[in-house]
Amino acid sequence: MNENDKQIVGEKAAEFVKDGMVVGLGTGSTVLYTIKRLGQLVQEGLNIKGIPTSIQTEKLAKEVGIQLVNFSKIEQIDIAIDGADEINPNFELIKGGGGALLREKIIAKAAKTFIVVADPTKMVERLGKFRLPVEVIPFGMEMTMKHIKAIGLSPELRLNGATPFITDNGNYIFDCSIPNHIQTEIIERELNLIPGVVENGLFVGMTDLVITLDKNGDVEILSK
Ligand SMILES: O=C[C@H](O)[C@H](O)[C@H](O)COP(=O)(O)O
Repeated sequence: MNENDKQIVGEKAAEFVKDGMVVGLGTGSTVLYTIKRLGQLVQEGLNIKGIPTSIQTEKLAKEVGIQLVNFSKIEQIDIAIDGADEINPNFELIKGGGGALLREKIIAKAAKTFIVVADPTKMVERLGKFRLPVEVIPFGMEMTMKHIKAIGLSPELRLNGATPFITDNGNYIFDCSIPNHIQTEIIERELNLIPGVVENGLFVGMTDLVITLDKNGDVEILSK
């Protein structure tokens, strides 16, 4: 993981944002560079409205001068840009390392174009080395954990020191190892059928473009 790589791919994504767009602003250390670059472009006259995927991103967007818009007041998001924890060759993602997966998924789904910015370490042949984050309601979480185990995953409650990590939505995260004999879309669907599961960090069939670096360190824009 190289900070410079993150900066290159993050800043590149800002070139896809055009005047007048409503922009979904992702969360994490890579898209941070997109947001900072967009802030510079706004100072130079770019007119955009942002919708943040987390409280952390909301704070950053305000700091760099991006105007935010209330999600309930807009019809559609033109473009959403976000990072990922893993990306496979089918453009399926694991997200949620920072715990922002729920709002990120709502915003990615609402976006006409969803762009992922990722340094090359995120590109994998098979998803699952990074454990899949699953957001769960605190009530009855022991029972929810049992149901998740029953579909073949191994969940562990994410901690923040000695207490559970709490998402922006007031929920907990289970980080789950996933068996590689079950297809991602089946895991995604089955998880979300369990009462108590709010959402999971598998993003299947959502990504339009991936901005990364090739072996020579040059920007590579991958599309399906
Ligand atoms: O909850 C966090 C998000 O899903 C991030 O997009 C993901 O964890 C990647 O973050 P980073 O760019 O810091 O690796």
